[in-house]
Amino acid sequence: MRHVLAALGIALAASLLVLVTANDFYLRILFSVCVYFLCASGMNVLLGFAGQKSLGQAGLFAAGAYAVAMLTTSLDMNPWAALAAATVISAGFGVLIAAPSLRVRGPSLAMVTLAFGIVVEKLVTEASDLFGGAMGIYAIKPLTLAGEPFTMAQWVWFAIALSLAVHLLLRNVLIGRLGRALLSIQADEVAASAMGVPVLRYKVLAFVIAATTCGLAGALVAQQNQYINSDFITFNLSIFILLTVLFGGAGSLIGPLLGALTLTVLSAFLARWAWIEHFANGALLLFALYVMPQGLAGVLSGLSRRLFGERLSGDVTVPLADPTGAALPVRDGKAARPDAPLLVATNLSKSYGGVKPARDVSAVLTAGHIHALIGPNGAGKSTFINMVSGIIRADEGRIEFRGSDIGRQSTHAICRGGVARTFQNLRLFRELSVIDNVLIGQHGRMRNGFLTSLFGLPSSRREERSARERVARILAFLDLTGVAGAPAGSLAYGLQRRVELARALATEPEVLLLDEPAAGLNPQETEELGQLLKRIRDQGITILLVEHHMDLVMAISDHVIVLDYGEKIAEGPPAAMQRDPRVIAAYLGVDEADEAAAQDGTPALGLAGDLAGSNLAGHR
Ligand SMILES: Nc1ncnc2c1ncn2[C@@H]1O[C@H](COP(=O)(O)OP(=O)(O)OP(=O)(O)O)[C@@H](O)[C@H]1O
Repeated sequence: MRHVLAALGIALAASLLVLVTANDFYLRILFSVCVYFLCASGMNVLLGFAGQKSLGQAGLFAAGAYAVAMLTTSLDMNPWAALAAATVISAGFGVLIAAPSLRVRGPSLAMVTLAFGIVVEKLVTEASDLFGGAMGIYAIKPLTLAGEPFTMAQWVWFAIALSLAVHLLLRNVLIGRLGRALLSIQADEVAASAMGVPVLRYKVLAFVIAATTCGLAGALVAQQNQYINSDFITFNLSIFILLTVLFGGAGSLIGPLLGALTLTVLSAFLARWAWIEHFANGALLLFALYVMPQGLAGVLSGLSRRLFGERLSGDVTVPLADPTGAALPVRDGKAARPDAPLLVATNLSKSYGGVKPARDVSAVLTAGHIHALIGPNGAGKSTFINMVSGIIRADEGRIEFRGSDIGRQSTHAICRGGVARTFQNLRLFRELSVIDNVLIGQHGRMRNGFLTSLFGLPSSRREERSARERVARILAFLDLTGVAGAPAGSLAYGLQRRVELARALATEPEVLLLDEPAAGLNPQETEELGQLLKRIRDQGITILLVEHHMDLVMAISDHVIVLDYGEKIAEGPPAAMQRDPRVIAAYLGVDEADEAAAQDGTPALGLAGDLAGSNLAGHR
């Protein structure tokens, strides 16, 4: 509520300012602040949350401006209807510009969006039959009230009201399920999809949001000026919008306001010296990137923390609900019968050129058991987990979960279906708090979609509350409640491993795939992990554990599968695997195994600790 009241207060103060100033110059500055605020708000979703760099926003501004121009002049459409239609048309262009983002990332994406901006700029300049070129399109119908065109004061009030509405709506989206999902995409797309986040769909959504607000701003400018020409649509405009977000603070809720206010006022006063304005924009961009990477919002937030010991109202912290018990939340529906085959992989093969990390591998994970997948370095264990979790596609073979083929499903769909995983090299969202990391695991379990979140409907608040309660239970189960608010990347390594486990458990899986969860843990932590995995199994979750710590594998597994050179060479109870000559040969190498057998009639694998750490693990 504090944030909403503050936003209302700012909007009210700006509206009152309109009453006390009759100066057209100041009113136009205020109008421009709102226009750039609208552009920056959407761009903040795209850049600050989803982490997608776009240099083509001028093209989207043009889409809105020229759409409203053509609709009101050529088609004689009502100006209000034309404003709405132009916004929708811009959203369509958002899908267009999003398409490349599904294939390219980082600098390549920036180049593609830059090309989009340049194409639109050239189009509106050169295709003068359609867009009027430098002459532009005149007699665009302005918005009207009771049949009369808006006065300048009314334009400003309307722009303030729109800005307030856009801010509050986007805030609803960003502080909940969708905002967290976008942040996870920015941090690590693979980990995000493995937590049930539909990465491609959300990237398109972020582009559409940015295009919608930018197109709306373009349409407003065209209607207020009653004309639009190619001079409006320049590369500088794209840079200015980007700068507004970076300078204000990308990823902060108040960043767009701070950026739009500062830069619009500055550029209004520098406007008469065009060369200084461009120089100042370039210098500010460098300044923002090097000196205050979190923008003005970051600087103010740091100051406020130092002065008042609390965070700025733009940051959102919600306390954890009290855990209602130390049991893990489980998904509704019929639990699999104990011992029934739950996940069945049949003849999986994968090759990378000459390297074949999986050759006809078959495995059955039975419900309620801890299965271990072991083998020397490079045997294909991670490849197996990657195939089952959908991160890579098997070249051949079939993967069934609960009787359905999941071999062609996307990573996020597999996770939502009930198969979760952790990673060999931790893939936490390091900048986000522990609770946000684990809440992202709940993404696929929450039911509030874009529109319910956008309008902050009661159902979306209910979902958020219930997700937080479930996360509180998971944190309590893993003894992480005390560090819930800390950034995940700031924790000790052992705790980070546990947070990754908590995040995977938050997807409420039936099968949990753990890729070397004990890597980097000390002996005491490894022992505690073993106890924890048994408690998780006792909650009805089936586990597949890839591990090099033989002590751990032998102590907790019900069933062991052994891979070597991408082939399954043995499987069975742990004690039998320890004495299986093929397994011993795989770990020790054939000659050494014969030698060991000659010296000591009953060689047994393991109980020597960490095979990965010993030179035996990597015999090749
Ligand atoms: N994307 C890839 N391109 C080429 N080769 C790959 C790729 N991914 C894995 N490999 C190779 O496949 C083999 C099996 O790799 P994988 O990571 O599955 O083994 P692992 O049993 O998990 O090993 P470790 O215990 O060291 O983690 C290795 O030789 C690896 O170099």
